[in-house]
Amino acid sequence: MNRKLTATRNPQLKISQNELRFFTETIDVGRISPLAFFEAGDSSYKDERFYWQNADKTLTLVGIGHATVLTSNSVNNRFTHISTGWKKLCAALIKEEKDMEPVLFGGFSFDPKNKKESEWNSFPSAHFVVPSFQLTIKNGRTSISINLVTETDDAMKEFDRLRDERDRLIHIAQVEEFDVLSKPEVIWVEEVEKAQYMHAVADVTKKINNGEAEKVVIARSVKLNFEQKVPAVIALQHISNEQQESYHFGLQKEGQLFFGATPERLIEIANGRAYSSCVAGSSKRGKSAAEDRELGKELLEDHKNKEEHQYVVDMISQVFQTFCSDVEIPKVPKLMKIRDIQHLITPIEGQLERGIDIFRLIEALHPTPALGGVPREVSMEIIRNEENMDRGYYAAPIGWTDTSGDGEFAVAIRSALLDGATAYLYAGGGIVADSEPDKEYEETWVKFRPIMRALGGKLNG
Ligand SMILES: C=C(O[C@H]1C=CC=C(C(=O)O)[C@@H]1O)C(=O)O
Repeated sequence: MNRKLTATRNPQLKISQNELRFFTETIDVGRISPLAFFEAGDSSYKDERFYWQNADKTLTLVGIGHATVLTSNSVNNRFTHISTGWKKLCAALIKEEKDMEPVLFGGFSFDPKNKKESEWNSFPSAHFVVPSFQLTIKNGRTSISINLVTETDDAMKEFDRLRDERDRLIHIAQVEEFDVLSKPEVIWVEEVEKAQYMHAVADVTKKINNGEAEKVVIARSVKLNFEQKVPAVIALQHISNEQQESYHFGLQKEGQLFFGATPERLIEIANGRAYSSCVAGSSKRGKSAAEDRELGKELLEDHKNKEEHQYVVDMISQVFQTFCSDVEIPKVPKLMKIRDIQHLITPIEGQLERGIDIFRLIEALHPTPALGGVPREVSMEIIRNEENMDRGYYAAPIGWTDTSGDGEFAVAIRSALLDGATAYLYAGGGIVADSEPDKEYEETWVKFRPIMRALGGKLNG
């Protein structure tokens, strides 16, 4: 153990006042597989782990154990609750320059006004954790931090215990065998409320044609039942291997794993600059390069898809004009090609005003019309009435922020809740005036494919 660290930190660990302190200590480790590290926590921290890898693979985070948990059950103030709790922790941080910034990782539910008795019962409207053990792979550096949030007079003993535990986890991750595990065996697929979904799409199209809304995103769920309980690491391994161009995330809570491979960034803050991506409008991939090019060209010119996309660009642009200067918005969308689907994408960026944190931006952005609709409140009410399900954390913000204020949240689509030997998959699509139920239904199958593939299900669409 680093001597300087022991000499300089232990006096702080021994402050004899009952005040909040947030200690962190980072060591560099050699190359270590992030999923092997995740798995090393399996026996002792099953329900207290998270996994994150950004789409361009420049950042991987794994969290094991809870230094502290911030949750909110509020309907109207959940973003402020989490932001305030995090600011209080940041003010108590004791850190040296060489230490990594500790992270707060978690997510929000899609719509706290639509909390229903469902598979999401144990997920509050906001759930965030500071991990006890934080693996960070960034810019070629792999490090592991211990985080300790305490109010006890003498935290020295506890910190020494955490150091031993960290070394045990590293040892397991580096030494024990860790193979790619085979996919689970699906025994039964249930399309939850298919008739309700088809009816909802037709009804919403009618409502839009009657002028009640301009765009509404309608989603549905498919339930997979497996031969045996599916370990969390299997789901994460397979999405990581198979959905290279997406964000990968996993959040465990009370025996369940919410995980996914989403292509959609909601917001990133890096060094005071903010970045978002408008992703809406979809077409399948072609069977050959020529067909794929043709489908892409059609998508770029298709009126319905361009309209669906523009609602998202208008709304995100407005938020950026409110909170940023020097806003850059390309005039026309590009194609985003991922394994199963191609989307229209317009990246937006700007210089963030001082004093605006990532939670303020998430509150302003969520839900964008890529997941909610236009106008926002009207479409949310339509979703509540038409979908007959609780979306839980599907289609909602998931991600991290750190003690410097940087952070990134993705939109948790292409996702599922894994609960023992059952998985609930979710997918939806933007409904506008000329949408057709059969085509929308087909499109949801395409959007189920990443998770279906990872979990060994049959690929439709
Ligand atoms: C609602 C989903 O996708 C959204 C994101 C991109 C494209 C979409 C679309 O073309 O409809 C959806 O707005 C989903 O994947 O479940």
